[in-house]
Amino acid sequence: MTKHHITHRIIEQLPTMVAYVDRDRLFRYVNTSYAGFFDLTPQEMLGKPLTDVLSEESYQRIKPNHDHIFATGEKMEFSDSVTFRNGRKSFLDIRYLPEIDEQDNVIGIYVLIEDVSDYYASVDVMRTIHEVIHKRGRRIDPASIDELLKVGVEYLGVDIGTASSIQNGTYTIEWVQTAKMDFSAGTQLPLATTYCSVVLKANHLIYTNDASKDSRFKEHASYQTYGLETYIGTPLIINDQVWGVLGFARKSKRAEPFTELEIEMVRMMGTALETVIAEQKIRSDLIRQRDDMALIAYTDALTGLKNRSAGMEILEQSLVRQNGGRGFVVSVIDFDHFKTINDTYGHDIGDKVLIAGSEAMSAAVRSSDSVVRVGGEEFMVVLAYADHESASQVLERVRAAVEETVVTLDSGEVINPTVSVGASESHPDDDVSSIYRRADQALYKAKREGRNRVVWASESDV
Ligand SMILES: Nc1nc2c(ncn2[C@@H]2O[C@H](COP(=O)(O)OP(=O)(O)OP(=O)(O)O)[C@@H](O)[C@H]2O)c(=O)[nH]1
Repeated sequence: MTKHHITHRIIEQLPTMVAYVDRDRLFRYVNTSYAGFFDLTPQEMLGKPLTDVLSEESYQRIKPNHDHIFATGEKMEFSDSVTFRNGRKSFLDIRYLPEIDEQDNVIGIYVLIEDVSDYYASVDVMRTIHEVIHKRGRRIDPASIDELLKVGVEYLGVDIGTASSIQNGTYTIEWVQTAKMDFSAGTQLPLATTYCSVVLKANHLIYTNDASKDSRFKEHASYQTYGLETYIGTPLIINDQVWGVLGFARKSKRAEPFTELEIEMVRMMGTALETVIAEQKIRSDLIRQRDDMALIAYTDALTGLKNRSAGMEILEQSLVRQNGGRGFVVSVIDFDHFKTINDTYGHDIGDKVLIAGSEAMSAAVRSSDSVVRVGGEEFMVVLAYADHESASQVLERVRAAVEETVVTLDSGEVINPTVSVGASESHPDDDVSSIYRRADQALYKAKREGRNRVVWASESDV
């Protein structure tokens, strides 16, 4: 073999794209890698002008570089990205070396191009992983998990990426990125019909690029149903418990097995998800605890009604709302001769009467009205957007509901409690204590006038 032949053979074997372009911008040499990049053979490119092969846009972009080299004889190195019509994007490291003749004229350019797409794709994944973890400090952003899956799908060249939770044998897709398959977030499947069950059985990251030849997958129900030939999935472990699985899959086989870099990337994506989900869990647990505590703080333990603090807030809010529109009605309600009930039957029976009476009152009002246990055997009903006329019937219904309440004792004896009700409409210049006082004064009148009745504050009361 001649030296020329050996050189030619070596250049043909290189993954580096090599070309030689003359002053007329014609391809004088291209190796197979270079031609393959354009889906052509070297024979199809030789002697052709650059403008025949490159898109107009690409040509205009590189022309100033070529002009520069032909004018100055300086070599050049730069990076570029090319997007193909099918959407594939390649990142290229490009080197131009001038060919100079004895008279110092630049007669051509050697073009050496490395496809560094894999490198940049890895950088992209790492950057997205960082963003997902970094953002968690502020607020969990579900969109960032979608973004992570999207980048993962592109990076691995698969059809679908999912982050799924597993609870009581049910597999729920929490996040999904797919252009090609019909799955959406919220989809639930029996765990046994998904590859997740294979991951969980292995209890570590697993992958295949040809499920039809892989005993772990080919007998699996999911393979029969979806025919996914390529899969990589890793368990998501939170607080030492399996939360779910991060998985990427594709219908077709993959020519090359997953590389070590790709496998480590999936592992890192899994760790990023674990971090975000764990934090989200802590956050929602805290919110739930706070809501529970707020509920406890505003609830009366005996009757389950709103307590005094909640009642005072309702009055404050009603007064604010009154400024913008209709008024409201406050009624103060007190059980009659309750001391006698306690003294006769005992405190526990007294409690039962309070509970039964509370239920009767709650059932008698509208959902927009509030029944409050202010303390002891004293209650308050706040009727939103009401006046004397519209509230009279409701309060009469409340009074009657308690009167109709029957508490039967073990001995067979029955107690029929009654309540007295004092009511007042709101005035524009009211505050919490003035309106409450008027209703309380009316209650006092109701007691004096014989109990078991509704009495309205008169206009002269202040
Ligand atoms: N069982 C029970 N009794 C309570 C509770 N809170 C307050 N009481 C009692 O309710 C009674 C209220 O009695 P009084 O304020 O004297 O009035 P009354 O006997 O209802 O008579 P009038 O209001 O005048 O009709 C007292 O004996 C309190 O001990 C409670 O949570 N449970």
